[in-house]
Amino acid sequence: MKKAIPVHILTGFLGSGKTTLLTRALDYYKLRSMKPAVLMNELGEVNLDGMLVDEEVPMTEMLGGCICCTVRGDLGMELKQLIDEHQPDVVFVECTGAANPIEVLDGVTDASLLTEVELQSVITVVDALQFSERAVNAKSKTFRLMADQIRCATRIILNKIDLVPPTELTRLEALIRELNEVAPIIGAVKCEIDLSLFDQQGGSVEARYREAHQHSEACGHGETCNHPDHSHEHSAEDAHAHHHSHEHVMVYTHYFQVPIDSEQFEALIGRLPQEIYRAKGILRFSDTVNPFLFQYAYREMDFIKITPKENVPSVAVFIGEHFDKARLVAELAALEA
Ligand SMILES: Nc1nc2c(ncn2[C@@H]2O[C@H](COP(=O)(O)OP(=O)(O)OP(=O)(O)O)[C@@H](O)[C@H]2O)c(=O)[nH]1
Repeated sequence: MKKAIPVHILTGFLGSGKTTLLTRALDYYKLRSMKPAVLMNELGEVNLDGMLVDEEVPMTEMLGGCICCTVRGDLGMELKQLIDEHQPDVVFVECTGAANPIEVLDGVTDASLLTEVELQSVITVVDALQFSERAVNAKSKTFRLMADQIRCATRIILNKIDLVPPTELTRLEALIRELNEVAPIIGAVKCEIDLSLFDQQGGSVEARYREAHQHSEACGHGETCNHPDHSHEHSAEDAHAHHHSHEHVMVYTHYFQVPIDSEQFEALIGRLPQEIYRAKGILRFSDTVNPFLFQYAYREMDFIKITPKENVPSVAVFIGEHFDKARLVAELAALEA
């Protein structure tokens, strides 16, 4: 009998470190002469995280929407196609940071009806600082989404612990434990962890799924929930009910028409309003030779010089909640003037 291909779902809120973990995991498998493949979902119209993945790794991109709703229906087919085409040894599904993993779990389950896959683990990357700050308002949509992501996990990586005092870690672990009693919690900086965990069975995915589904705002406390029996047959109406866990997240993708000045761009990023907490892009500057991959997460900025093999657009994606899009567009346009 053909062996089922292990699938790992990587989830976690925006900017928590999923791609950082993914690139480490891919290196780990390649060093062992195994063939990983990736299904990557991005909210923006371009796959910027994909630029960080070795181009030899087979990758399917699902762009311009969140895997858990707009593109969920396609997930099973995309996964099947990726496996049929490349015969990988292991597959990683990286969700958008806004995805409710319950829906993604459903998508992978759909795939298991079409092809031999086994969901081996759901790994939730938690940004220690953001989790700590968002926990102050446990009723906020963002915190509830983070909580859903934690409930679903068979393993939890408490990442970015360099940004919180050690005393805070004990409190955060206790908070996570309230949401998920069983998943091991691994503290990390830049997702530096023992990667052999990917080879181990990550605990019962089904048990986490049931638990998370019961607590999900869509099913448990959902103001608009109308699930009759917690079955996973989604009617059009309850499919809508699932959307509200992340509909507050806004995305704007800006394509630059001309190279821009690097200092002016940095200054613009420096004065972004708090409501824009995540941004990334590929940028051509008028004052540098190479293009740069740019990352911004919660006031931390990073520029990596890149040498793309093919022609890539000059583009930036901005993600946040209730921000003034018109103002951002005007500021970006001013850079191009
Ligand atoms: N200080 C600090 N920064 C980190 C750590 N891990 C990752 N980062 C940075 O955080 C930013 C976001 O990391 P990613 O791995 O792209 O996060 P992501 O979860 O894939 O982001 P989305 O796909 O947008 O949801 C990058 O600039 C990383 O270099 C960490 O442990 N500490």
